[in-house]
Amino acid sequence: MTALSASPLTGKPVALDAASFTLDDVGLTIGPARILSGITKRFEANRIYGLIGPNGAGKTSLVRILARHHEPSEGRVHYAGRPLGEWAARAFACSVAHMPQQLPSSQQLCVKDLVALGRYPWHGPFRRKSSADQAAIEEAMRVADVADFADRLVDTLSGGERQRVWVAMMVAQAGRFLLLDEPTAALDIAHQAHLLELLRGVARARRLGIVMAFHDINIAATFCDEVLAMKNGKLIASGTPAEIITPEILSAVYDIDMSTMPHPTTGRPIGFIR
Ligand SMILES: Nc1ncnc2c1ncn2[C@@H]1O[C@H](COP(=O)(O)OP(=O)(O)OP(=O)(O)O)[C@@H](O)[C@H]1O
Repeated sequence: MTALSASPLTGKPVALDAASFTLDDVGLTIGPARILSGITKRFEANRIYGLIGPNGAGKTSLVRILARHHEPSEGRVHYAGRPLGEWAARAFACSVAHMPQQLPSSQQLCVKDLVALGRYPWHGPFRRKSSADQAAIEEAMRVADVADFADRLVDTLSGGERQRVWVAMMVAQAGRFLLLDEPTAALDIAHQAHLLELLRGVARARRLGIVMAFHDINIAATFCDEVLAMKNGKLIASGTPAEIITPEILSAVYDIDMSTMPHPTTGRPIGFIR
């Protein structure tokens, strides 16, 4: 059975699983720099994808293309069947949420006000927040466990607390796809696990697609349904963690001898330097 939801803005029913990204031979050149080339890939709803690869591989650039912060120099990108460039900004923001690598300063906003910004694409500049908006904000703060500091200024929070507030904003946004660039970079190991469990729970409950960039291959292998290995702006391989976290692929991608073994409890592969 196909799950349906109301389309942002039109209100007409749309199939939730139709919210997928397709990239066809996508390239990105900025000035003299060839940053991405030949990327062909489909990102489906209800699936969690992890981008891995060394510094400069193109992970952030690919996430930024999906978030419409970069326009591809070549190839085509569609979201939910429409060319990315044809989406109205507000409709796109109702459907796709992006958390950048460097979280911008939240100026003088308190936590609940930043989370409330997630509802902005839904009510727009001319309508006040409805009770449904308010309920979504409160639910998002509860899910991301930030309600206890709802009145604190965001810029006074620790890096990890701030990341959770951004996740709450994305949850309040209630889109179909989440794009996150190194969401666990500022977190200790327990908070990494907590944040990724939180994202996985939200993704499964709402049938969301998630694309995340990671430096930690083992985190990617643990939390993602599919891992994409990038190098020099190209997609080298993609598949299940077991297919990608192999000595051959990791050694080729990171240019260093690597081994793998199954995790003693989950059985998922772990990669390490030999
Ligand atoms: N605006 C830009 N102008 C010129 N070069 C750029 C620009 N943005 C990115 N690059 C270059 O493109 C390459 C890919 O960068 P990108 O940030 O996408 O890689 P990454 O895999 O996310 O790296 P990291 O793991 O270090 O964050 C890098 O060599 C980077 O210097």
